Amino acid sequence: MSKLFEKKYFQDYMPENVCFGCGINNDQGLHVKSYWEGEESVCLWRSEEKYHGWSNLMNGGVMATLIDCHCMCTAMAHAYQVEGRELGSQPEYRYATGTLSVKYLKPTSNNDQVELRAKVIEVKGKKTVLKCDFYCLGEKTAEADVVAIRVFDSSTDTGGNLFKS
Ligand SMILES: CCCCCCCC(=O)SCCNC(=O)CCNC(=O)[C@H](O)C(C)(C)COP(=O)(O)OP(=O)(O)OC[C@H]1O[C@@H](n2cnc3c(N)ncnc32)[C@H](O)[C@@H]1OP(=O)(O)O
Repeated sequence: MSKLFEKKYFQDYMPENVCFGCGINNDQGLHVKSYWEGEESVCLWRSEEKYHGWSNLMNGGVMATLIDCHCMCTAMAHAYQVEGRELGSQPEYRYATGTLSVKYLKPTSNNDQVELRAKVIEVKGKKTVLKCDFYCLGEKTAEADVVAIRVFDSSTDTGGNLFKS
């Protein structure tokens, strides 16, 4: 694929990320990958049999983890974008989940690709409010309201931050 059309995944610019949902440094993780498509961030993901809830249906906790990580990484990417900075530039920001509210609308197939689409609704200080829609086979199967809080800023870090690594 030509460089021009290559997707820039947010998670590729998050060093030392061992998170179960989105860490590129977690071999056992879900490896959520997010990218911009206009004002929305998109995550395409394929499940595995071990993530069943009911047979052939995706486990709701796994869905929540996908939404959570996609939104935390979107909050980070959005902050860099607002400041006109490239992902991976300094200072480094990290976000943690303040609130995650998921409404499960329909059963989600565990055997087909899912698509998450998130949008930043509001930024106020350290807080970023997002909405995320979750699709499978062309249907919306869940929607979520999410609050991300900036918990690490390398420009003000004085050490001892629990969210550093
Ligand atoms: C790099 C890898 C990325 C991985 C992503 C993985 C996602 C995760 O799993 S993160 C783990 C789960 N989350 C946590 O452990 C967070 C635990 N909670 C905390 O540490 C704190 O309560 C924390 C950071 C959320 C808030 O810290 P605190 O110092 O209280 O924030 P504070 O400065 O008072 O509040 C800032 C704003 O956020 C709001 N806020 C605070 N806590 C919350 C919350 N839980 N939900 C919603 N809003 C909140 C406040 O009301 C305030 O808003 P406003 O400015 O409008 O008044």
